[in-house]
Amino acid sequence: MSCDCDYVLPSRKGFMPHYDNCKTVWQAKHPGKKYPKNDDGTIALPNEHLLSLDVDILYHLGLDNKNCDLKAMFHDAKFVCMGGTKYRMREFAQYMAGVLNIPTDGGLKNLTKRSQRYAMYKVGPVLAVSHGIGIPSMTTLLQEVIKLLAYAKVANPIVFRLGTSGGLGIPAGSVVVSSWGLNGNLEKTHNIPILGKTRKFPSILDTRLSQEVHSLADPSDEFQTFLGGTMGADDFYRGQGRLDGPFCDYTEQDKLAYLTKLSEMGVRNIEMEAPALAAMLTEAGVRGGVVCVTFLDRLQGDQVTPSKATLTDWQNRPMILIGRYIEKYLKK
Ligand SMILES: O=P(O)(O)O[C@@H]1C[C@H](O)[C@@H](CO)O1
Ligand SMILES: O=c1cc[nH]c(=O)[nH]1
Repeated sequence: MSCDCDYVLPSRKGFMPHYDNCKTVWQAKHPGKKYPKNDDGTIALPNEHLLSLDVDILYHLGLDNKNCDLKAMFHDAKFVCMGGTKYRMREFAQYMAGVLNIPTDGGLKNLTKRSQRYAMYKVGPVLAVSHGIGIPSMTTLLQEVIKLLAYAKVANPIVFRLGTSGGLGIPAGSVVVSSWGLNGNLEKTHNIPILGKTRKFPSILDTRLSQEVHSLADPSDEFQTFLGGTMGADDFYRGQGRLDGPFCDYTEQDKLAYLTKLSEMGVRNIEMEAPALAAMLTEAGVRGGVVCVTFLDRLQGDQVTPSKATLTDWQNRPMILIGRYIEKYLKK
């Protein structure tokens, strides 16, 4: 059987090739649990409570698995690309229509329009979905997307986040492809209180996928692309060590000591979703990556000062790399 991905095992420095996507690593991390993937690569949702539902309402997507033919609508999807704003994800859908030469004559339709919470567009095998700000908003959407992919029987989907971030010691406008996610306590886990107890889920990203995306950076690109760790904070201001929020009881030295420590650990950028996305996709047995542009160098300041036009232009940079990856993947 051929290997579909490589994961770095914490116990083993280097890569561990394995068959059947990430089954070996997944099972090592979830002893005694059923692997959430079928032999054909479709997602086998591990939650048995779902079996007792007559209809599963994907509330924030405005879809359900009884009144909507999710298989007819989404079975041919292969890539789910997510990012904070509806505007960006519409732009991305339009961009991918160009890359893949798919006509959008009737215009792009927001497939979640009944919910009004997020926006989702489909262009051939690409779903472009907005996820809002921060981990709770992103994971709410992601969990419904995982169920959608399972009900639509999508085989071996790949999920990307195309985001914005603050860089650490790299020029503003650079792109960072995340090799791992770190939470605000400097742990490579996504921590979430469940039934009154904080549980920790490992934030592992697909090493081969991030290396492949990084390798698609071209010397002629007008931006630099870095591979490195990404810290996903639970707050934009104090959670990212900023001095410009309404509250702050630490000094500039404290801030710089923290950011320098992050930088020395290999963190290249700070955003608000990566560790949770990495953990949730690992739990679902789905490959995923995070590619973010940086809007500023956090070692130089806190405020996002470039013009709206510049920021809008920079947001296209992760799209260029992901577009190259998808195009290359589909030509294989
Ligand atoms: O994808 P976006 O641009 O939303 O990513 C970052 C992280 C937060 O969601 C938000 C904070 O401004 O931007
Ligand atoms: O500094 C930044 C910039 C964008 N997004 C973040 O989360 N942090």
